Amino acid sequence: MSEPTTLHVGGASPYDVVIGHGLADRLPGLLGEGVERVALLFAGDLNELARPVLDALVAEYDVLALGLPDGENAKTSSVANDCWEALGEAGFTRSDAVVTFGGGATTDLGGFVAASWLRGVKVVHVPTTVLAMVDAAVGGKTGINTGAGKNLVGAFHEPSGVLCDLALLDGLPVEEVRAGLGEIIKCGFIADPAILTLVENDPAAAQETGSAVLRELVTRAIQVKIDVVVDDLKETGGRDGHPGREVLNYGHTLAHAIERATDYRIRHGEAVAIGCVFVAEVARRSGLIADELADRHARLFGAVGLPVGFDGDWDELLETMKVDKKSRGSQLRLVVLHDLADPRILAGPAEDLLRASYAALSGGA
Ligand SMILES: NC(=O)c1ccc[n+]([C@@H]2O[C@H](COP(=O)([O-])OP(=O)(O)OC[C@H]3O[C@@H](n4cnc5c(N)ncnc54)[C@H](O)[C@@H]3O)[C@@H](O)[C@H]2O)c1
Ligand SMILES: O=C(O)C(=O)C[C@@H](O)[C@H](O)[C@H](O)COP(=O)(O)O
Ligand SMILES: [Zn+2]
Repeated sequence: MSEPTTLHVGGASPYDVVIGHGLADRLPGLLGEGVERVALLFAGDLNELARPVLDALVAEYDVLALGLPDGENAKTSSVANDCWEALGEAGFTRSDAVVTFGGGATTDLGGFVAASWLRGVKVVHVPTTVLAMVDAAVGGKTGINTGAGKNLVGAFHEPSGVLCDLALLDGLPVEEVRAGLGEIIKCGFIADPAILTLVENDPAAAQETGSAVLRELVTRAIQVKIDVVVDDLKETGGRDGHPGREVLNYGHTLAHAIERATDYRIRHGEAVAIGCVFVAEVARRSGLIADELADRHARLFGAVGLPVGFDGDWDELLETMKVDKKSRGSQLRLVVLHDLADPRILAGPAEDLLRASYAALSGGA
């Protein structure tokens, strides 16, 4: 097996993202000195898969293992409250730490618990999906959903380290691999076109968990995310017309509305694919990008089995889109491309433009 790759995330609280195979013994190194107790917050269904991580932790620390509900069901205030109660009963102090083990829903919830417990304790993420490795575990965004929408409560709380153990992906259903490719291809359009070429050249290998192609895609997408968050950790804005961290929200305004409208039955990465095709259509109709670049969106997401259309109720989706965190007052703001890897903010797009763009991908135009 090849050597692990370590990507460094700079900034005020620097940490490493390690990518490789069988990395559980690296956990104490990432947790650092002075930790006595560790809460392992894991996706409950992944009990067996979590065993090596649990064993590595038990060898060094007092461990409180807390199994969480599956997927998006973990991202609720009630699950966060259960975790706070358990940490309180166990007497967790500021020198203790959280380790998360699961997909992006688990790292989001676990990261939020770590951010809020005693106003912030250490957290190390062990992401177990492609999506969580390339996106959710890196960069410090944590959060839960509310009735009004996705990720509306949360905090920025950077991890002390991220372990991307590719061996954990062996049993990951292909639909989940594809969902991860939704965020990876997003990174290709906004910043690293080599990603797009890799997927175009071999879409089958991109979906194979053991392939060198997927490893390169994962590494490249993590690097895109690192480059963005190092410059604008708290999403306060970019420079020279670049949207800053908001760029990572490419396709997400519609995606989050679709997730809520379907009660989270559609995967996040699938919704992102649809959302990116939608904003590409907005950019095409605004005369910002050529047909070839707009069409490349549906072609690429489609090549790895991701959905590129949706036919839910537009008015309902638009209402939810308005609570997107990029909105300012009543004004929607979308990330759009002016060219490949040249993302900008489009503020206050006309509702007619949005409706027509949506109609195009829902088969209505
Ligand atoms: N914080 C961020 O920056 C950020 C970035 C992107 C996405 N997210 C969030 O991440 C979430 C989506 O993450 P996700 O796609 O990983 O979904 P998920 O966490 O819901 O996991 C998807 C499914 O895969 C299963 N699973 C996980 N690992 C497995 C494995 N190794 N083998 C077999 N099954 C496994 C899970 O049990 C679950 O059923 C969304 O809530 C999204 O909002 C956050
Ligand atoms: O890290 C970011 O910043 C992102 O926007 C990455 C997105 O892929 C991710 O889905 C994120 O959780 C969305 O954030 P939100 O602020 O729109 O809730
Ligand atoms: Zn996302």
